[in-house]
Amino acid sequence: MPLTKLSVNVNAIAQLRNRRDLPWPSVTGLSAIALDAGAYGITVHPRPDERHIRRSDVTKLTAMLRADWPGREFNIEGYPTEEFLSLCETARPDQVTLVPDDPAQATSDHGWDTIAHRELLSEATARIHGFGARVSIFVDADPAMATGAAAHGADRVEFYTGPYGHTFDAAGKAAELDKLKVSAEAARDAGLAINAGHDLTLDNLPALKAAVPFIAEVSIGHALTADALIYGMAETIRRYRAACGEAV
Ligand SMILES: CC(=O)[C@@H](O)[C@H](O)COP(=O)(O)O
Ligand SMILES: NCC(=O)COP(=O)(O)O
Repeated sequence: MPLTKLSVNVNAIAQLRNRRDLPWPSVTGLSAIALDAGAYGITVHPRPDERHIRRSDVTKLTAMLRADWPGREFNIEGYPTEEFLSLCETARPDQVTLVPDDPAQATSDHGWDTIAHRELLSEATARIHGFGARVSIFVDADPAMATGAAAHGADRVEFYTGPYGHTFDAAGKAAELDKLKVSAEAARDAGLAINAGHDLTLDNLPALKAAVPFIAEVSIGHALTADALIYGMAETIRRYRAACGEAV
């Protein structure tokens, strides 16, 4: 079965740290434990109010990944404002994921309309490619939105898995999985690689992986951080890698 790589979103760790403006829990320290335990990469989703990830976290993570973890992936997610794009231009991550957030949103809750926002997404994609990063576009499980991303020159789509994660009855879950499977197949046929994320958990990841075995990468933060409080970060990473289908 193809490998699905795990990227650890450290937003929730930063949010806990920011409660007291003290240096703990350490975003770089816990990222290092996650990488040491075999996580493929680190994801951050800085928001304009810096309520969790700060610009200084991006700088420190960039330096740490370059110095200590060459070959691992840094993924920065966000809305393509000038401020966001220049932050990415300075950090030069491996991947930039474009997300259609409103700054007032509590969290991401939908993907792009890749047809209506063709100009914005094409321009942002070209600029990001110009500094050497891969581009992933956050989309709902809708084949038209997924294939629309290919027209902008994107390399990947990240499927918004919130509706799957928030559905707990078996019939509803099967319906959400079917949408993800059909959309992922359409994206793959359009030449895109597939990422997925939002409210993925140890419980719901195996069925997603079974339905869409060719997912290249999942980015997981909220549930993974909650699990790390119970199991510790290193053991949590081992469990998520196993749920991704890795032999650990
Ligand atoms: C795009 C996505 O689903 C995640 O990046 C998620 O939005 C994390 O953001 P928060 O940590 O602000 O909820
Ligand atoms: N791109 C999704 C992500 O990074 C993590 O989302 P969540 O697990 O915090 O919901």
